[in-house]
Amino acid sequence: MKIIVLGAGAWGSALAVSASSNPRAQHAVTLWARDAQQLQAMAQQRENKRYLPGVALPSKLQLNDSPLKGLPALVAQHDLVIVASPMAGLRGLLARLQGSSVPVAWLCKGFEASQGSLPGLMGHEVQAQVAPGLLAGVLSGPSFAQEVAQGQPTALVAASAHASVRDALVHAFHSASLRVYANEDVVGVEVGGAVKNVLAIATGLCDGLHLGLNARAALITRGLAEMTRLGLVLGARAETFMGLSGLGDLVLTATGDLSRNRKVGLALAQGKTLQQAVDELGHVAEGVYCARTVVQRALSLGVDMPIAQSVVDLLDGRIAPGQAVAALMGRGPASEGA
Ligand SMILES: NC(=O)C1=CN([C@@H]2O[C@H](COP(=O)(O)OP(=O)(O)OC[C@H]3O[C@@H](n4cnc5c(N)ncnc54)[C@H](O)[C@@H]3O)[C@@H](O)[C@H]2O)C=CC1
Ligand SMILES: O=C(CO)COP(=O)(O)O
Repeated sequence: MKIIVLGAGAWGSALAVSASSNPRAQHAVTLWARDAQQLQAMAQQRENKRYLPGVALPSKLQLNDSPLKGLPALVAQHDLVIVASPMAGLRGLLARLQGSSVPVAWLCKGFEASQGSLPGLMGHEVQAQVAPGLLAGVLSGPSFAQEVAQGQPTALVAASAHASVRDALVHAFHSASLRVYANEDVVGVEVGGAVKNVLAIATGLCDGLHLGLNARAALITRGLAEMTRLGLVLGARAETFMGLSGLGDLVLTATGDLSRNRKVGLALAQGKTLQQAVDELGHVAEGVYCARTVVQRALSLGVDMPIAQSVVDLLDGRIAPGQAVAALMGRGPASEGA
């Protein structure tokens, strides 16, 4: 199978390494980067030192830095396209693919940042706007890039309304160390992937303030309830939130110290500014950019998301770290099912 991965950040690079080193399949994998200098360094060092240090790029992994305008022709030579940019780059890359008949899946987990009063969109909503004819889907689930690149056991979800896209993703990435489960619930998978990032900021904050394991378990559980409430109103299936892209990714990101979103919460608890927290990551933390959208969409739909709201208040500087927790604990009694 011929696979092209558009974007050489941590996750795009890790999946490209994983697919090209799968001994059970003879995939031809190309990793494309928009930054020619970065690609040149990767080609010389056979390592992505900027985004995925310590992982050797297999010799058969092709590297490509074609200009953006050359993407449609490049993509047409492949059986599967993976868009591995952050959410902020998805719209532009999908627009380049308009008219392509090659199955496409994105990896980003977020909602687009809101533009003024316009709420930000999920990946499939962006695609419906800019490239409605694409055979498209999303690859998600609990998966730190470093662990996947090192061949550590991982399970992912391939979600699409199109069987051909689900099948292509399973064929491309399923291996001895990577299980890929198919799912038709694109909305549920996208809501889970976006909201868990916001909740991981909250649990990072909670742990950074040393509030204890009880508090963390409460945040994860009540956070899952928030995620599910929003997802159901947006048309998702409830069972998706009990799966890999919901509970699975929430647990990983909220508790795993490799998480960039969790690191933002930990840094804020130490008294760092949001700018400092983001700068020292060197990678994207999508929860920072989509928290407002999540809350905006929830409010517009009448969905209560107090934890996500507290994260937004914290990120916007309206409350201090200690007040975020006090705001949550100070709420009136409620029924657990509400
Ligand atoms: N790193 C991980 O373990 C995982 C990441 N993800 C998701 O995958 C997406 C990408 O994450 P990473 O690769 O980790 O990010 P990263 O921060 O390691 O790399 C980002 C890459 O995107 C490029 N980029 C940045 N802004 C762009 C734009 N506007 N247009 C096009 N390209 C742009 C950068 O040059 C860089 O190559 C995020 O949405 C993240 O939530 C999902 C699962 C695991
Ligand atoms: O999505 C991820 C793991 O599934 C990565 O999470 P972070 O972006 O918080 O590192």
